[in-house]
Amino acid sequence: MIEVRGLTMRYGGTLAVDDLTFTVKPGLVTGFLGPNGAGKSTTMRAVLGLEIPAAGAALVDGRPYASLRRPMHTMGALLDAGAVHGGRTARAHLGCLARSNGIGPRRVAAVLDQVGLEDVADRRISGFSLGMKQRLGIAAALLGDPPVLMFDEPLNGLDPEGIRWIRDLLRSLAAQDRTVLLSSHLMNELALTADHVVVIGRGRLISDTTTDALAERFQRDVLVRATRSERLAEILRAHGATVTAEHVDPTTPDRPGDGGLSVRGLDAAGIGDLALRAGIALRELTPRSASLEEAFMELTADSVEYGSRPATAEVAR
Ligand SMILES: Nc1ncnc2c1ncn2[C@@H]1O[C@H](COP(=O)(O)OP(=O)(O)OP(=O)(O)O)[C@@H](O)[C@H]1O
Repeated sequence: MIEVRGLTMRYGGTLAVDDLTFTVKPGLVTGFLGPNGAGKSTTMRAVLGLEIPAAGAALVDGRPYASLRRPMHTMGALLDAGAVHGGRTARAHLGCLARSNGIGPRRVAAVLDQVGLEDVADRRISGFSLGMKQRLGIAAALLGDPPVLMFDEPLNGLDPEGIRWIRDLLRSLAAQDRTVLLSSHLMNELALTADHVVVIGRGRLISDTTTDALAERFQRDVLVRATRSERLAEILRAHGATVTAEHVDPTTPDRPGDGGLSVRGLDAAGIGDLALRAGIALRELTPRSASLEEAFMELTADSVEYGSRPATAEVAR
């Protein structure tokens, strides 16, 4: 488990993280989302004890990382895949880390195999692509077989196959009841991987919820244009839908205008069936939902505009 409690981090006059509180639980993949500069890396550095908080704390299994007796066996982390000695081979790099943490060469071979680098294990890291370096960084994080894993932007620079591979790996680690936290600024990619999402903006918590709940919150409506839209609106309302005119004619504000009807509470198929039964011809039937990327943009835009609002700021439409 990772616990961030009232964490506040400053760089000179910059408030990078502002009274941030969240918990990352085992058995789930938790996404840590925020636009560039939101404070994700700073929070992760605080979890690793690389920065001293101005206030609050970040704990791994209830303790500051720096006080862990066997840190590599408790939490594995990848912060910057590029920060490796390019002159070494992958095997030498992992071997060096392993030796200094009392881990044997068999484990090095096992993690090289797990991340798919066994064929290039004896090549110099300087010739590695970013994707290979990400895999190497993940191998290093896995060396101590830790129950807690934390990765900063592990999807960066990966091709679709690499992204799928990381996704499967993270899900399998969570299925083993490990705690898995990964940061990203790409909501759509995270949405396919994470069960839970912690969203921050300007160092503050914006949302801490399940990925499904976030998607549901941003579900929109179905746009309907029909020959007899007033009659259709009545029928849809009688079946429990909420119907509003998309563009209201100012001279007849109670009547649907040419813009069609915005319908919530019934799906496109249900609306189509009801219209057919009533003999009403449809000209358009378009389900509209915000993509998670749009949801994320809306969430974080809100934090930028109304930075002092509480975490539960109304963002749903
Ligand atoms: N070493 C530093 N010195 C000064 N300011 C810093 C330092 N590191 C980060 N910051 C500032 O702190 C804030 C948070 O940065 P941080 O890198 O944690 O954000 P992030 O969410 O990880 O962004 P990115 O997705 O771009 O990595 C930013 O305003 C950044 O400019």
